[in-house]
Amino acid sequence: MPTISLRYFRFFYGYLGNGVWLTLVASMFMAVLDGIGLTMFLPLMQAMDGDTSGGAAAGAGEGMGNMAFLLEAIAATGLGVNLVNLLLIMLGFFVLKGVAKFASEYYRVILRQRFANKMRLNNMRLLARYDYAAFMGADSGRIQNSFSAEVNRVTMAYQHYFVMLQYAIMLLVYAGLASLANPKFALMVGAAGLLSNFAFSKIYKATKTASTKLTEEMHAFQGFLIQSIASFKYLKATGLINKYKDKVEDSIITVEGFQRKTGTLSAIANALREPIIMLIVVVAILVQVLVFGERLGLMILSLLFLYRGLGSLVGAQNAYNMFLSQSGSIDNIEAFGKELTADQEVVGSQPYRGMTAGISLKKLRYTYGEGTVVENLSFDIPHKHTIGIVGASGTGKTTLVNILCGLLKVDRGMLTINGTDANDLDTVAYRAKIGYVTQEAQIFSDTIYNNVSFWDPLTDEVKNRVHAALKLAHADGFVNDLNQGADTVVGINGINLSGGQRQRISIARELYREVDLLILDEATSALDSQSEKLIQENIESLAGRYTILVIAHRLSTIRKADEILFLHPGGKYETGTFSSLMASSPAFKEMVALQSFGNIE
Ligand SMILES: Nc1ncnc2c1ncn2[C@@H]1O[C@H](COP(=O)(O)OP(=O)(O)OP(=O)(O)O)[C@@H](O)[C@H]1O
Repeated sequence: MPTISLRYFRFFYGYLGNGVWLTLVASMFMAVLDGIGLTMFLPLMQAMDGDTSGGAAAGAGEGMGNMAFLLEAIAATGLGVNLVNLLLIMLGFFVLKGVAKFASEYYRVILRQRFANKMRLNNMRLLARYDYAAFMGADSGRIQNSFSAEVNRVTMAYQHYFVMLQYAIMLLVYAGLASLANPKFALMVGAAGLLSNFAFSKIYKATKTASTKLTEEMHAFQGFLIQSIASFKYLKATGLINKYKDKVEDSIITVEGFQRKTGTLSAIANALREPIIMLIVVVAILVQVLVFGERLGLMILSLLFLYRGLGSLVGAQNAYNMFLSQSGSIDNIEAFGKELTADQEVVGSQPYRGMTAGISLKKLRYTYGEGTVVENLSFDIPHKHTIGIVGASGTGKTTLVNILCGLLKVDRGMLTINGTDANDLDTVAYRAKIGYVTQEAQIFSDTIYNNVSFWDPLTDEVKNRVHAALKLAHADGFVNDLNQGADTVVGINGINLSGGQRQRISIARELYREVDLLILDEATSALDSQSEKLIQENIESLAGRYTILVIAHRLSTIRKADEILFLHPGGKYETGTFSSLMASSPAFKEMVALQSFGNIE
């Protein structure tokens, strides 16, 4: 057999534990029972040849080598070694073999399901805790592919791996039985069988390489797919979808090429196996008979076992090749799991018990590689205050919000929440109390109820809370006009809703959640001025109930903020109220003037 990497066994064992041994032990039983059943053939033939009356035992041991003890055992039980008994015993062993086969295969199927589920759950758990900074540099195609197609391929690899082990065990058992029957003959065939594996090593290597490349190309393909779905409207409206389709087509053709390659290699290996094995058997028989002058009769039982054993060898090699063609996915899943594990978010242990004192930024610094975005920033966000964050594009507003959510860790300085260093705080619990409304509304393909309550069980109380939130987000009007009201399913990304309606639903979700900190990141930019005004009024009515951060290009939105953080390029900043900045900051005044939203002074 080719060298089977223990690494893969460890990988499967890591997921399934001792369950894997059970299938292997069942395989062994299967082979032993089959072997004993087969052994009965020889005395049977001899019994049929001559004495059918019950005296077969006399010459029946000949040709059985060390297996003759079985006949002695039968005779010792008091059962006559005759045709009927031998047939019944043989039948009994094959029935038992059937039971062992069922147990082995049934358990393997159960383990396969358990394996796939564990892998998916494990990946999901790791993804949920994946560090955001690492995520920003991750390949979305790879993530998607590793969660879907790759899990299936690894499950298939598992199946082939254990079928291979099952055959390998059967091979060993048959080889052992063949050696008992005729050691010299068995050794000769076994040695030649081992040598024949070298003939396949090149095919195995090529299969493995093609499998790894197939996995990489699948990542790229999934990446293209995700982007084409995310940008479907744009691609369609601009006709760029055809150009994009050509790009995806290239990827599909490359994937197909690798699949064809692994298939061809498999076909070559499969086709070569039996002729090679038969060649070995033929040569071994000829050598035994012509060179060593042995009688064919002495080889029969050994040959029977070897034939079974060689069948197992073919099965094991086929399974191994199939396994190799999918093993690239195991390497990927392993590496993917390790990367996710290495980049798990570090969360502090100090419990978060709701916002009390507010948030404080002390001499913060944040850089992306060489580019400094935040430099020496000190700023307080007192509890229940409304803070406006403004600045030209690229001045770091989103980066700052990411820091405030605990998604990005600062290079220098300190972020405290209720006086606790964010590094020590249970940021997962803290984030559960953050409401975040972004310019791109986050809508899920489900009912409006579920979009707002985020799948809370729909009790009357939940429904009432959803409707109250919809009202506050000025969404109740259009929702009530829908045929199925809040039971309406909104389609992929809320495609059945207008941009402003999507935005209002996503605002309602955050209001429903009863958060401590509400972040509105260009939240009303998709709305018409009438809706914006109404939501603006609603949000202003929330002032003093939540701590609110408003990031806005439209400065009218933050006019009533308790304080404004005005960011400049390169990490510089100014702070003040709207009117104090108007008085102290020419840049702010100019920005306001450019937006010319009426007489503000
Ligand atoms: N993941 C990243 N890696 C490297 N640089 C980044 C990354 N994200 C943002 N930047 C850079 O950091 C700077 C600040 O970006 P940020 O998105 O925080 O600005 P912003 O004020 O929110 O911009 P906008 O108003 O256009 O949304 C920009 O120069 C941007 O190119």
